[in-house]
Amino acid sequence: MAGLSIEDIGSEQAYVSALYDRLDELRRRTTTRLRGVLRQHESLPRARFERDAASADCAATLARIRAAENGLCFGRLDFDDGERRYIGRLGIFDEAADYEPLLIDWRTPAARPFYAATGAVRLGVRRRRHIATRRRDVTGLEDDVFETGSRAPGAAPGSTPAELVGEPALFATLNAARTGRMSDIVATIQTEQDRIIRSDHRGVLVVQGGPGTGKTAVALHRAAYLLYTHRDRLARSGVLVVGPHQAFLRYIENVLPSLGETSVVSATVEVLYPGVTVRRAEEPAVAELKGRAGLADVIAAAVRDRQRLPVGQTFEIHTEERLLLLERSTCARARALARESGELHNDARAIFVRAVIDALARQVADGYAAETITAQVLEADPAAFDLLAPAGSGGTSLLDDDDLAQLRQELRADPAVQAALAELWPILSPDQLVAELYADPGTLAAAAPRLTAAERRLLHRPLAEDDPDPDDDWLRELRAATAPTAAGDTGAGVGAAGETAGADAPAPDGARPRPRPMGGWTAADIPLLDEAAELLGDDDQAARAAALRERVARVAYAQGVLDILSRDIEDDPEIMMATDLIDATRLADRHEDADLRTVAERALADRTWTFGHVVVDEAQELSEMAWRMVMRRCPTRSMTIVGDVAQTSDPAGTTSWERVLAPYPAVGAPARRETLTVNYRTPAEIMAVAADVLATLRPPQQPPRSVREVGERPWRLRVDAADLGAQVGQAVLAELARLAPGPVGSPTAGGSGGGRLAVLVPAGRIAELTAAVRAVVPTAESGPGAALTATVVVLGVREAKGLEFDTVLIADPDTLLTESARGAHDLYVALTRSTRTLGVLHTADVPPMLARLSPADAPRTRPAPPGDASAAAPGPTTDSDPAAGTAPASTSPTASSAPGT
Ligand SMILES: Nc1ncnc2c1ncn2[C@@H]1O[C@H](COP(=O)(O)OP(=O)(O)OP(=O)(O)O)[C@@H](O)[C@H]1O
Repeated sequence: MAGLSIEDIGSEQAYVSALYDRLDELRRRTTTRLRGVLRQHESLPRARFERDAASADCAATLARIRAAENGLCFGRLDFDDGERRYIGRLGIFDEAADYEPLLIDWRTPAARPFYAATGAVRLGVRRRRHIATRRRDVTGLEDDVFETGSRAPGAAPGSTPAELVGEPALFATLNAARTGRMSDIVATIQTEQDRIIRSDHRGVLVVQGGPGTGKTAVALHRAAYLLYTHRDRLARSGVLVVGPHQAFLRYIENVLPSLGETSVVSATVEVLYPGVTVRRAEEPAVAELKGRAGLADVIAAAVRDRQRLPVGQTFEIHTEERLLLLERSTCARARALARESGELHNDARAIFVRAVIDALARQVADGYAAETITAQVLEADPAAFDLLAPAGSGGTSLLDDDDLAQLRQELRADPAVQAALAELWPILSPDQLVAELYADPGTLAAAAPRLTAAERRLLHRPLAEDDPDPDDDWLRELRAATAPTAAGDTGAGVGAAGETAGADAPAPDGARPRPRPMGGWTAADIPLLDEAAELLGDDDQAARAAALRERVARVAYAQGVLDILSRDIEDDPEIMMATDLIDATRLADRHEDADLRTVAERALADRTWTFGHVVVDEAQELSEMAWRMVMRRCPTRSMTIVGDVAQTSDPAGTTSWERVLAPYPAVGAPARRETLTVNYRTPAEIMAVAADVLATLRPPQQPPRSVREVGERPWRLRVDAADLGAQVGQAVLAELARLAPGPVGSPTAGGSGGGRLAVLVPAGRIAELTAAVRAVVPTAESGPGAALTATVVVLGVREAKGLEFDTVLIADPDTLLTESARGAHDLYVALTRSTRTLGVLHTADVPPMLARLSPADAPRTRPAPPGDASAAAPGPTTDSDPAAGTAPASTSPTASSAPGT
């Protein structure tokens, strides 16, 4: 690093200030344009469309300008040939000088050397300058100066891994207290990360990396990069980010907006199936079973099983007028015809129904013919009665085409015929198919012959009875809104199900609450429901209900407008009122606008939406069935999959990327695999402990290399089992007192805004240990809905996945290890959530894999390197300190704050 003068800062300040002036000017111009666009009152659809597109464009530009306000310019490159480039969050050009770039967007190829230049590969760069700013003020400059043939600053001789780019800026970020929200890393992206972010690979890109290697950061920056590079394509189809749980999505929610990207859809797998809310957790063994790819065959078999034939040779249909006999062979022919059509179950039903109705109509027509002939013959010769054979098939000629059509119509509408058809080939919703499959052991046995009886018992679950599901509110609304009114019309005029389909669809007011298993759906059920939806075809009741709701609201609004217009003149019959000219329904229609929902809103409401690019984070957690669901959302296979097979908690998750991808042939480019090797989060002292846990996992994995030490030993404390809650509370208080924005042991310790503390506990003890922590910190948050910005949170390991905290306390590691088949993976995840401090409270002998932890009564910090005044100041890891995490005790002012000693 070259030392820099006040003059250097002054001249950079002038440049940066000029950039902000330009930014302000751009904001003013865009705001003025937006105002102008919004003032336009277009009546023609095309003009309206253009107006809406222009206003969306202005809004997006304003969002980008807003996002660029902090850290607008963060770098400068000086090239050998004298060229100078400033790098920042967006591009700014000098219009007066032939659009000369004043600031280069970090995503352009021209900005790449800022991240990619190393001592070995300089890319023509002579100097790379990192510009630190606070608000609009330049607060610091750091230069990497490359001489020809020079090594990158900070690289040890002979070391190949991880030449760090912009170390001071990087370490300032990594050492800062956490806020509970992830930030972008645009100013400090490292070379191995940059390669992945800008990869031009068009197929599936799998990024494997240990904890803290920046997989999430890289995946999100790659999304921003792709949106910038392929904006036209991706803005229309959208980019989907799949995360493991809602708290994680909240944790990352600021990153893309801070990069100026607002059109990305973030969702858990569950959310990708609209209309169903997960209401309970699944037993691990059941989750594992439901996650197996083989369940797709079970669902397919269950669908075929609902396309039935009469049990006997004939099926009797007792209508009010007559007895109809439906032959098994007729049904078999109709079923074959419907199946051969290749249509989905609900769509193919029309073919089945048509064939059966045709057969029944023929039968009735034959009956008419027989009756007519019989009547005529008997009239002429009553003695012939015994000689008459049943009427032949030629009798249909007695009915003309119109008669036959009428007859078919009558048969379709006949309740007895409808009931028979519903039994033979019912219209099915995914909920009904899956819930009834779980509920009926016979159906389950028929659909899942390859599962053992014990496995089928795991799947069995009775139907929920008399237990209203809030998800069915829309159904009740639909029923209410489509119920005939006093005036005899049908509500707001949206057709009820079945109005055109005749017998093919039951009317919604006949609909019962949607079937579901007792206790409701689990996350493991969602991919099965999605699979069923794929095979059944769209049941659009939810979409129609949403459209209906919108229309009812629009009509109500229009009615309100008319009421206001008419209010004062209501009693004067001479005056023509607005209501004489138009009614609320037509007024609402007139103002019906184009679909103004964002891509994200439309995509999340539509199960069949396909995205231009899909990012899957913590991808190791997805089951094989969940992968089928996600892959359907991205037929082009333009995907970034990031995860760590050593961190898999889910019993149905994966420990092999090859296995995940095997069922999905490449579309275009074959899948590519990248690896991230440097851990930016977990200090070397903690990673040494985590590596011991990692060594126990199968298959074996390489631990990532921590980029820094914090000079603080992770500790352990043995406590009485009965006293665990109280001891955890005490440890929280002691660690809170140490939590501070400054270096460990800084006098600013006190915990106010100085970072975040998480207590990670076995899933079965969350309630009990939350109560213990709340006894000392009443504001502690807990569970899946926990506000991550709270200073103290109590979480299970699953809920902490992907997150990080300044201080982590792990309570009861023994139970963590044994409560799940993947206990060691969970412990590994828990250990690697900390950015600085780690404490473990155990109730039995310390588990051997945690033996490296220091007893809590040993001093906390390591001795300062010779000549280093700041005893525990954090800094980069050096290869010369192999004993990280096990260094001998030293005296330290902070040692006394170790809890419970
Ligand atoms: N280049 C970088 N500059 C600054 N901070 C970085 C950089 N790369 C990663 N980080 C930070 O390191 C931390 C870990 O990153 P991230 O959460 O993306 O890792 P991960 O690999 O997804 O971890 P895990 O697998 O444990 O969930 C975050 O605070 C992130 O902001």
